[in-house]
Amino acid sequence: FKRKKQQRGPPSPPGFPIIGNLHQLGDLPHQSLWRLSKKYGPVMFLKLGRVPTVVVSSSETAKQALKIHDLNCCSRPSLAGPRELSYNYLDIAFSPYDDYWKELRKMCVKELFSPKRVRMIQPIKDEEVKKLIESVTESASSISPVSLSEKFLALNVSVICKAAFGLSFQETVLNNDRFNKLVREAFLFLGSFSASDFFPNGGWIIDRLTGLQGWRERSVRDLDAFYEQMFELHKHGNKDRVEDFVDLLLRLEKEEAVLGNDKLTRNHIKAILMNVLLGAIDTSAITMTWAMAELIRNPRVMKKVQSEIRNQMENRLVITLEDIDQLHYLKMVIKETWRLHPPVPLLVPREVMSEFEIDGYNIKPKTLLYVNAYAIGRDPDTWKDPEVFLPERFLDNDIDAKGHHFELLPFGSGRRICPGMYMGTATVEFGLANMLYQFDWKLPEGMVVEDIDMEEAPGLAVGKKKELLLVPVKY
Ligand code: HEM
Repeated sequence: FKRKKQQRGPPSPPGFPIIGNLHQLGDLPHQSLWRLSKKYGPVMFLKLGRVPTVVVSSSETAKQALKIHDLNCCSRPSLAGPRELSYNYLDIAFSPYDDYWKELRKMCVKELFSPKRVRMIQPIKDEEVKKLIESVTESASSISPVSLSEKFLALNVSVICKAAFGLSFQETVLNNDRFNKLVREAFLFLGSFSASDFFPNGGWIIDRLTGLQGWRERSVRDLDAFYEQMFELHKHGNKDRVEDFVDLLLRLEKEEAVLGNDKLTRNHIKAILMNVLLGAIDTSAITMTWAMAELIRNPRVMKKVQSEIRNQMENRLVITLEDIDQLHYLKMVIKETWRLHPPVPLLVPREVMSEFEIDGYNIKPKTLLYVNAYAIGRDPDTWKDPEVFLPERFLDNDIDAKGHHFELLPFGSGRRICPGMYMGTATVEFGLANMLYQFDWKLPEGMVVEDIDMEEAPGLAVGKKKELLLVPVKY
């Protein structure tokens, strides 16, 4: 009997011939899959066109996949969306699990994403946050609403671009709407379910007909032109300024650095820069926007988190990293935001490399594996009253967001965990702390809490669909 159970595949919702379960994904697959998991359980098998897919939706099954069997399933599928953007999977996020990825990741963790780098870019953050405060202060004096979604995105674009591309960036495309749109679009493609992934023999025709392929090509072309522009600006070295990411990568190229079997080329550098751009900007801005949306809906929590910050600061003006360390309630607010609104709700899909079991169900090589962090954050078996925004729930447990606790997985876990975790967390904490310290926030005239729309926009990173407009009042 035992042997028979071991060979059993996970439960599966009925699908159609050819398309399988594709029609059940909808615009917001994490939500559709969450609903399906309530009926079919925390390990579910789906057929997405031709592709066998397993979705795990509980902390226990996520632990089995990402911790116990991480090595069986830490590769990535060759999806069409990221193919061109990553110059044929030369980046960290979409590269298969191989020696190149291992060495690239090690190099980036050491050089680009290290706590030392996070401290190095703090002056950039100080300056950009100061500019943000000035611009919001202007809106406060004219009692006009600001689009927080837009402000947070602009803040992160400036910080990341200065850290990655240096100050020269400012004269070229900073504050340029086209650039913001480019980042947004590219993200949409990374998360898009394209027909060629699921119908290997002709899906590309559908992608051409729907216009997806044309869009994608344009987006790749524009980003490529942008990287080239950056290389041109960095041609003359960095004698008078701090080394940015492009300087560093170009230096490694010059030194003929080898990663796995690959010698570092311009295409490798572009793929790495794509990860930094797309990995860092949207995810942090999305978190900050969701946090402010939840805070305005929950005035008690808003007041409490502001009191914590204001008590810590007494009358000092500039928030330091040491101050942030003391803001325990703010950290709980951010965790609670990630529980309800994980910015990358299905993480980045994995591909199974060798057979293993979850809950006794057999998972075969080449299966696509999704972890539904959104469903896990709303699982009533783990979270009491999951729909309620209650940061205090983190008072009586030690659950953190760093991939050790499978109840809360905004950054994933295991070998593929987000390497930008410290950088992302620091950005979110610092930006929110400043906005909450300097200003009180009100809804625009005539609006009530119930009017706030919490609808989500589709993509690999899922943000708030409508912009968040709030009126600042200077503290
Ligand atoms: C709040 C901010 C952020 C969130 C919520 C977030 C979330 C994630 C998630 C869920 C993954 C997939 C993990 C998995 O497959 O298990 C990921 C991967 C990744 N993230 Fe982030 N991220 C954030 C910030 C950043 C930043 C600041 C950077 C870079 C500067 C970054 C770079 C990357 C890269 C390169 C990967 C691919 C890792 C791999 O496949 O080995 N992320 N991120």
